[in-house]
Amino acid sequence: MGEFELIRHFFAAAPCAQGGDGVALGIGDDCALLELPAGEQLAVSTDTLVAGVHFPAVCDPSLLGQRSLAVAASDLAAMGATAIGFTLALTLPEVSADWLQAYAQGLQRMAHRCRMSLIGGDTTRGPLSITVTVFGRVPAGQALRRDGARPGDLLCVGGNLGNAAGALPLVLGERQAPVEQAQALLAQYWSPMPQLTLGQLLRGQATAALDVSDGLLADCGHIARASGVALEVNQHQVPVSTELEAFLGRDAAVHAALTGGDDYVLAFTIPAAQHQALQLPGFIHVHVIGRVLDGQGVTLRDRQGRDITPTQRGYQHFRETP
Ligand SMILES: Nc1ncnc2c1ncn2[C@@H]1O[C@H](COP(=O)(O)OP(=O)(O)O)[C@@H](O)[C@H]1O
Ligand SMILES: Cc1ncc(C[n+]2csc(CCOP(=O)(O)OP(=O)(O)O)c2C)c(N)n1
Ligand SMILES: [Mg+2]
Repeated sequence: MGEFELIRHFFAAAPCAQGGDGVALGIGDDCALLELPAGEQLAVSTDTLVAGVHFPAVCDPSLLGQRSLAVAASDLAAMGATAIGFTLALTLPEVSADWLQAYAQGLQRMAHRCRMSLIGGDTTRGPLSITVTVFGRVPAGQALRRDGARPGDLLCVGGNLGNAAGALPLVLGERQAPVEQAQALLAQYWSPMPQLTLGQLLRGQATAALDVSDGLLADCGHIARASGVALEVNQHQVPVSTELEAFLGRDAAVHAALTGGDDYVLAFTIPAAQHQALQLPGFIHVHVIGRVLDGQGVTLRDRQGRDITPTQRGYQHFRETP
């Protein structure tokens, strides 16, 4: 099977590639064409997933399909954007119809859940890597940026943290866990659900937001720096699932939640009054985990208010010391 047959068969024919809201022209020409309603801005973000770095080289391709779109779409959620579509740049060592079929199925599942159209891409031969670029729309001036946090705001997260980091030894086949624990942790690693609804509800409410990918403390550092404020995180308020705590024990579970990354849960700052007035659907659980202060940097505090900030705060490519 050649490049063009592969594209046609596995991607252009997928239900998610048949167009949708905001897509004037999809797969097949030199560019896709997107349509934006008047008064809206285009939100764009790209993420690359590399075998052996972001996912194990040997894994279920349908799970990889889900994950590769989910982690990219999460950036749209973090901006409060509504998803429109995505491009897929796929580098494959070889063509396996079974692999591609399963990958495209997983991709389709996540595209359906996020209501996104596949609008184009690129297919090349080489070591397995996947780049997804996502496009969304947001009312002009209302995107949730990282630079608006103000002293006095509360710091919140949109759900439990640490499950995906806790799943890593299971994903790598280094450990086993009882089935209920394994299911909860693996679901968050393989199929994090981009918090698009939460992001949209936070427009005009949150003062800053991002999605936690590198680790809570590391990513809070991005808000602190961009906003020119200090962030204080109360360790005992950081939400961890019962499954993660049962699997790792309390201390390691909290450590995973603070620094593990791969969460794709929103972290945001919001004035207290706005937080109280938030009307959220039942499936979204927002937790207050700290506050914004004058100053700079991120401080982690224990129940007694002592500074227990760890030196390593999250994942970084090219870090010199592990
Ligand atoms: N090679 C690059 N060239 C230009 N901009 C980049 C490059 N790599 C990352 N960025 C930008 O740097 C910022 C931080 O990137 P990253 O930490 O990957 O964000 P995220 O966690 O939201 O994916 C983003 O605005 C991203 O677009
Ligand atoms: C097999 C495997 N090993 C390790 C990890 C952990 N990991 C790899 S990259 C990363 C951080 C997120 O990746 P990055 O490329 O920084 O994403 P972005 O912040 O751009 O969304 C983490 C936690 C993983 N996801 N899978
Ligand atoms: Mg990125």
